[in-house]
Amino acid sequence: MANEAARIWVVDDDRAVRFVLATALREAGFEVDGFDSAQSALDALRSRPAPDLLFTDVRMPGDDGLVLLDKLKTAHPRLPVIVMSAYTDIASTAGAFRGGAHEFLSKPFDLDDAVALAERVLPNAAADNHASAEAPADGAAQAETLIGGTPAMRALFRSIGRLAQAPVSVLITGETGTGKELVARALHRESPRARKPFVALNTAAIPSELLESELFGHEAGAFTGASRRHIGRFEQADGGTLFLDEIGDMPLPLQTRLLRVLAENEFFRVGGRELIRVDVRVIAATHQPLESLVADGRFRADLLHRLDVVRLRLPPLRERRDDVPKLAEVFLQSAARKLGAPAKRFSKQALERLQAHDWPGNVRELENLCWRLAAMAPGEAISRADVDEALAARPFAAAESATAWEAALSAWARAQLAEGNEGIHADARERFDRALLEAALAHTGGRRSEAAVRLGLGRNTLTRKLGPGRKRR
Ligand SMILES: Nc1ncnc2c1ncn2[C@@H]1O[C@H](COP(=O)(O)OP(=O)(O)OP(=O)(O)O)[C@@H](O)[C@H]1O
Repeated sequence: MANEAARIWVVDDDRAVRFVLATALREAGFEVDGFDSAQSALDALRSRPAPDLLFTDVRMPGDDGLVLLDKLKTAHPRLPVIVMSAYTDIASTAGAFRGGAHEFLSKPFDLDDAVALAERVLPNAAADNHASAEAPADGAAQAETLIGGTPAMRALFRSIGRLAQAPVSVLITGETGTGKELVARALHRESPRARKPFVALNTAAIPSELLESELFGHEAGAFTGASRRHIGRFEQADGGTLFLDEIGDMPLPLQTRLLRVLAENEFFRVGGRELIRVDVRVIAATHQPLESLVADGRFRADLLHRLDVVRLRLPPLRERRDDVPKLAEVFLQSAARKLGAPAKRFSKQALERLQAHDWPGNVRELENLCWRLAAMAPGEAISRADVDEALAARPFAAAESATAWEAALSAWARAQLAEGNEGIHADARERFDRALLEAALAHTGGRRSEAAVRLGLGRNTLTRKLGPGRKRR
């Protein structure tokens, strides 16, 4: 039966949050409008019917989200409102929501969680045409599940179970794409801290001059461009877990500061005078041999000892080939479901071919390949030749990938224009630069000179482009 899509409004002054949330909700079949302030949403309410659900940020210039909530409760008492709030805001604002039928979404949030929440509030309300892709929330659960039946993975799961309960620091080592972040999330999820935030920071993806304020926050006016107070990842993760990915890329002076904070559990924000006390469990990860970085004088031995109370090594996929078929089948099904493509399955020969591959990009490479097969392979059964072809078409050399990102860019631009945003060229260019720079830095293990060469840019140009405001997650 064709039903009409439920309408959702997203109110947030942060254009990026508005965009990604609106896109995810639209993909789930909702009709979405974005507003950059409480006032613009209230203005719209005068000329348009109220939406079925409204997401709002708390901190915004002008009226904040709480004022908006207050006004909405008077004018539209039955309108459900989901308040998106940085974790650190929640304690101070919780009282305002008591008694209301409203929900919290603590920032930074997972898009799948946000969509699942909307679906809970508005069951059966997404438009039929989009909703046919079956239970999207299922995909979110799957992405969190660690798959593995080989002895190495079983041993790892046992360690996760044991370590999750102990508040010790854990160092996760393994090649790129082996699942280090997934393991860190599992350690958090199984721990007594599970209800508190899991906050991830990729040290290699953030320019070193911004890393300190990203970790510890800064006060307004702490440096040029710091117009507002910024709450760092340590504070965001209070009570929970902070995952520091690519820890080997952390500059030495910051290593010293991190060591002190780990010992004392307190710090000052950059430019701040208030001593901030936190209770954070740190899980670090690296694909580099930290011992040799210590020998080269690039990593502090005492920091290594503090982080490396327990070490978990994630084996590369080629050392656990028996896990390949199960992983491939799960990824293929989930990709088909998310793409809304018909279900497919692997032939026996296709699975054998996958098992024989060496997977330099590990599980991530396998996952990407399955997405490609779900989208491209012609038949319902995937043959060995399909796998050969997909393996030969390296993701970034393949013509279809080149056109895929152009199509995505075009969709993004249309969505921005539909939202009434102006000056989107600058925003798009920034995102384009960021994608290229991060890919190059990830490829070169954070080495800027090499990244500049690979991109065909001068080193100074690269440094300038890396300037303020580059964040990955
Ligand atoms: N055992 C597993 N079961 C299911 N999915 C997995 C598994 N291991 C990894 N993945 C998936 O593979 C992708 C890469 O995993 P993840 O980001 O955790 O790797 P990583 O080691 O942290 O990579 P990097 O070092 O590049 O940051 C993710 O999409 C993750 O969900």
